[in-house]
Amino acid sequence: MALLEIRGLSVDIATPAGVVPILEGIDLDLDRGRSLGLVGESGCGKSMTALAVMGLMPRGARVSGTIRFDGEDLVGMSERTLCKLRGNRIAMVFQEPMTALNPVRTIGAQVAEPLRLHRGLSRAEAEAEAVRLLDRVGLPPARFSPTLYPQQLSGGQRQRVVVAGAIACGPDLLIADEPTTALDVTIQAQILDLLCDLVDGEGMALMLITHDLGVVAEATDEMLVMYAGRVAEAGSTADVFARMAHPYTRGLFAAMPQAAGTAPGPAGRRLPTIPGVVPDPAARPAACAFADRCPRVQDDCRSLRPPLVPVGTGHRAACLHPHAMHAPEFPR
Ligand SMILES: Nc1ncnc2c1ncn2[C@@H]1O[C@H](COP(=O)(O)OP(=O)(O)OP(=O)(O)O)[C@@H](O)[C@H]1O
Repeated sequence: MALLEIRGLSVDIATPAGVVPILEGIDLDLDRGRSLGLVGESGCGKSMTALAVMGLMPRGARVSGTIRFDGEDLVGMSERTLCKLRGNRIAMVFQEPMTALNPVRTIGAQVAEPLRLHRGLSRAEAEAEAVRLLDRVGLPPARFSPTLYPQQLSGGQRQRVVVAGAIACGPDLLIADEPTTALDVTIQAQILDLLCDLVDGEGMALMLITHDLGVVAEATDEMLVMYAGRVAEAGSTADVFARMAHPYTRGLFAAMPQAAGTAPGPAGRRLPTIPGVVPDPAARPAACAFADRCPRVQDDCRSLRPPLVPVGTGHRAACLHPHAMHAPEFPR
């Protein structure tokens, strides 16, 4: 059994306008020492999937399905038990480091905190360990005293502090929600390298949430493309990139600057985009949710919900008219 095994995860939220389906039947597996990219446009349900694993659901949410972590179902688990897992065996890194860091506490104290909380270390022991962790994430003590405050660091350095705090207790699973979106590309690559090192070197499982297929290609073993609260395509990252079956995945790929050949490009060249927007959950079609934006749409797409079916070994797509099994013919 995989470390994280999600089956039929659905989340509905009661809103003043009625109950809206946010996630519908998400299945995924993630093992130790592996990384999984969750990709899709804004509003597709990536963060909600992560928050469901953390047991951090908004008011009015109803969760069904199972989220097995190391064999135990997190759905319906008591808050007390979840608190023992969070920040300890399951940790999370968010997009904006300043929201995760307290501006009036030193970085050493903040990295030490989970060690005191979950491991029962004394202040002195935890702070000594914090120095080692800061060094581990590329903030050596000779230059980065644990007595510094977050605002004395750059954005990339702050994100390293957040990662140090997240890995302090040696989590089995790290969930990183857009961890590099707020950073420039060089720093982004460094943070991704750091996360990949933790997967390869320490056997951690990584769930990496991003809207950027380039990041998925670079940093993940497996990927799950989400669209409108459902899984559109899933498989090993290498397979999905080699044989993109879902028109949505191809649309995301074509919109990447590298894929479109626009960076650097002749003046005036425009990046292809997917027309339209992700449907609001309250108005999501019962049949294929991508039909209105799909270049391959046919009549049955508007009446039938495409099941997630195998399109290759360990590669699945939810499309009634998937692309044939060959590499995409996008301009280079
Ligand atoms: N508390 C809430 N009440 C009602 N709807 C919500 C709530 N939180 C999120 N949603 C809706 O759930 C859907 C999925 O949101 P989610 O944040 O998971 O998307 P996402 O793919 O992570 O997007 P982004 O990349 O912008 O973070 C969106 O349509 C969002 O508006």
